[in-house]
Amino acid sequence: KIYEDVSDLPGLEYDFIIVGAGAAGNVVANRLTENPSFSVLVLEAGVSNEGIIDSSVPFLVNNLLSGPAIYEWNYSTTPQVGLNNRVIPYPRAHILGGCTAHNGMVYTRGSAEDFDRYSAVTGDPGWSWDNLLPYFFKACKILWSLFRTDGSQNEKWTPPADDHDTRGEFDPAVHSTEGINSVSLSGFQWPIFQEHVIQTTRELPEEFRFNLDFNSGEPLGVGWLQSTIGGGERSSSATSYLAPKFIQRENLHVLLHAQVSRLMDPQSNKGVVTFGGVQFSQGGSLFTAKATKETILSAGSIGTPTILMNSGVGNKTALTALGIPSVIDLPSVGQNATEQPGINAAWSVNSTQTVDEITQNATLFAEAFAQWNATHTGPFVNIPVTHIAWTRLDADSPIFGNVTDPSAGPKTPHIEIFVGTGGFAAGLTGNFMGAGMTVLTPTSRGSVTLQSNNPFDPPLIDLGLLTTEFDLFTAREAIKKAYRFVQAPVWKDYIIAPTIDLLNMTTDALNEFIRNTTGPVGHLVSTAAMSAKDASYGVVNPDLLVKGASRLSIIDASILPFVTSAHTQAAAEMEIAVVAAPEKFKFKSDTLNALNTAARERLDVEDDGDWTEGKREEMYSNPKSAKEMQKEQRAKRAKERLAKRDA
Ligand SMILES: Cc1cc2nc3c(=O)[nH]c(=O)nc-3n(C[C@H](O)[C@H](O)[C@H](O)COP(=O)(O)OP(=O)(O)OC[C@H]3O[C@@H](n4cnc5c(N)ncnc54)[C@H](O)[C@@H]3O)c2cc1C
Repeated sequence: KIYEDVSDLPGLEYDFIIVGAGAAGNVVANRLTENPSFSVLVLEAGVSNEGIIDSSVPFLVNNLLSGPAIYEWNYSTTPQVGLNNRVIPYPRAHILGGCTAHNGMVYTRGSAEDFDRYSAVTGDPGWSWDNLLPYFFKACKILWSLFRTDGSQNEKWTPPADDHDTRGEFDPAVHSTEGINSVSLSGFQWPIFQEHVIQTTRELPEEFRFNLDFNSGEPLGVGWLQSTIGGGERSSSATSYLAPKFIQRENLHVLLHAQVSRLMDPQSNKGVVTFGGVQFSQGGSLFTAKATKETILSAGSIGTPTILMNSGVGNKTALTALGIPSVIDLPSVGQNATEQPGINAAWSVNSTQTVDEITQNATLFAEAFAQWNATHTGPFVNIPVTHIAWTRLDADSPIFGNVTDPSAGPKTPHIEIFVGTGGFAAGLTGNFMGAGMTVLTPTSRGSVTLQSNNPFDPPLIDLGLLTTEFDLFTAREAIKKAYRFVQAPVWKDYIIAPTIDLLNMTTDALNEFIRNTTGPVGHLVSTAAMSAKDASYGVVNPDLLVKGASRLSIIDASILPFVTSAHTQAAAEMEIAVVAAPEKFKFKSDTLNALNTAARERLDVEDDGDWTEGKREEMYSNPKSAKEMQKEQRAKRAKERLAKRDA
């Protein structure tokens, strides 16, 4: 049940308290409350997502981000040295669903190498792509279901709103149709533009080859956009993981307008600290809620380190200087902040088939909105992006003379270029195409620190954008690559001219353009980074427990030790919350283990016929052999699919 007023809650003592109802927090709440014997309280500072039309309608996404509002934390950064000292707004959603309620809905997992690197730096094989992979894949229904009771797989691959034939636009083998969070291909088409993009992959296959599905673990190439949209509407972590069938669980309570300020009552026993609960404010009063099993911080990459530092968990010297007594000296809290810089470019085009026709014409805009309202179809079911190109710096690029390649490996992109019709040339009239370029593997680092010992003061957010030569170089290369994309012969009669000629600028002028126009893309990670259990740095261990504490976990984007070479919602929701959390909690409770046994029993009935009794038994008792069998099974299915296709 969702509560707006603390006085309506039946009590303030729960088994689990989750701080933050965002991408990760809601998944964990959903997972934990599958077990009816667990009571869970989610404390969310923001407002309800109900009836926020700018959140539901994909096309209107920018409305939510365009200025101070009750739906935002209204953060600004510190002066950004790499951005000519600009102070820039930094959107973070103050809504049930967290940033999944206002983000761009672009659905990307990252490269297999990204996850293998997590595994390497933490020394925990559980974080490798191969070990996470089964949780993504439809073929692993049985293995997946071992860890849950109600088919609560994450991804629900959904037909697009226009129900068009999607063959050749994605690889079904790497998606699941049985999860909770809807993912779909675009439900409204811009055929002329889309054909130009696909023709580019034929004309420039060396640099921009076609990639059937960039969510396969090997993203390089150009693929069709996938989004967390279902039935033409945003699928946020609130609309999916707190959907009516879940939120009516008696053991799940979500309290809105509840801003957590700090962890309470630290007790130290043999050097390990346990906290008694959390303090939160609502309507100007302070309350304490108690977690008898575990407190889970899911307040995101800004909220989580802020709460930790206000609780005395962080750099002892810095906290003491602010008058906050140190409880656990963890200098990495708030450090290592990693954000990806984004730059836009646009070209005027010789086509009226662009979204500008709608955005620049009040009548057509109203019609498109009315169509969405009536049927959830039409141009408002998507953002204006149609494809994404994922590409690497050239191997012999001069930057590698003095900088070690920061990507996770040779199959991991350094640069993302998303392309679409219109939408990137704000303030101009006419028809346009646009490219949004992101440096996916930045080497710049920033920080989230406190400005005072008042836990309700906003933190100091330094994104550190473009403070290294590598990032500035890669930003320039991203622009050059976007221009090479539109130099494919197919664009000759389509493109009229760039809105600003970036290609013919001097390096100094281009650097100035980049520093003056670059902004953050919202993918902040690593402010409470995971490291190996015995590492002298980092904030959480690979099991996501805070170092030096017991019964305190962090499950959100802040724990990622590097940013994925992608947008980060999938990493926050799936890899962390669906994969790590069940593994973590599975072994913690006899009750949950009993539930898993019940799931196994039910599966015996639901078996899809692919498994012999003996094999299934072996799989249950031996996870390693389960993995081998899943591999076999996938190979068998892939073979069958190929045979079918050839036939
Ligand atoms: C503008 C923007 C666009 C983006 N676009 C995309 C995209 O297209 N695709 C993609 O994959 N990713 C995108 N992302 C990134 C993605 O949304 C985030 O990585 C993801 O939501 C992070 O999940 P989280 O659980 O760590 O935090 P969040 O989703 O931010 O959730 C944190 C929650 O905690 C709450 N909270 C914070 N502090 C407190 C407190 N003290 N007390 C109580 N509650 C608190 C917040 O209100 C929020 O609800 C975008 C992000 C932004 C900001």
